[in-house]
Amino acid sequence: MPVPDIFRIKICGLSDFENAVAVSHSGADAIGLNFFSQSKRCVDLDTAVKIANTVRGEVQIIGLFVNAAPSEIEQTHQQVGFNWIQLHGDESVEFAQAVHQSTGVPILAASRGSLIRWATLPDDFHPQALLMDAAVPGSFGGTGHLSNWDLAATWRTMPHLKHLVLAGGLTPENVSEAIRAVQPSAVDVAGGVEVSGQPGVKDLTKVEAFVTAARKAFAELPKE
Ligand SMILES: O=C(O)c1ccccc1N[C@@H]1O[C@H](COP(=O)(O)O)[C@@H](O)[C@H]1O
Repeated sequence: MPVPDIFRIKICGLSDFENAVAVSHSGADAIGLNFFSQSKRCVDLDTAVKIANTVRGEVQIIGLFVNAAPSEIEQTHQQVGFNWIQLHGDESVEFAQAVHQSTGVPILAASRGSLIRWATLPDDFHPQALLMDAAVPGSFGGTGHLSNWDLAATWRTMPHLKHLVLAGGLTPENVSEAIRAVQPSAVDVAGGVEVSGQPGVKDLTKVEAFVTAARKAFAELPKE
């Protein structure tokens, strides 16, 4: 199976239409729409459709789900249209494979500090990208805590790894150092670029600073 192109810079958890459109014009490559109802960044379906229909083609659109039913993911994809589906709960490899087969959309499989599920992959399926997030007991993600960069750097040597996305507590201030340390394919941020006290709404100054810093750090990485 060919390795799909991946975004470099993803801004996740947009729930306000005007703000999402502005973020999509900030230089980021991808936006994340969060459908986990318990998240403070959960977007309603009508807003998600409106955002996607407005910015499609300008940025990649990633749908984030946590332990959702396959039918919910498929129906949401039919209405919104995702470039990637991010599974950020306790989904199994078989579940990820089934979602990929039913939607045809590449899977971004999140892991919180452990590779156990994804290291024992069946030979016939590997998620198209792995995302490293922080391990915070009692939380699925979006915590603002740093992930384990040393571990993430070792993941890059994993057989079958197609893309590594680094997430967890990234900010405009630390994203350059994170990219140098881990050399991921992409970075993902939710809380680190938000308007204080308004989850789901991004501070455009912070977004632009994040994009500028990340873009420069990626450009300075040694070529493989
Ligand atoms: O953002 C959320 O609320 C969220 C909830 C449940 C699972 C994942 C979530 N977001 C993802 O978490 C990481 C890190 O976020 P942060 O930068 O530390 O705030 C990122 O991949 C988001 O896509």
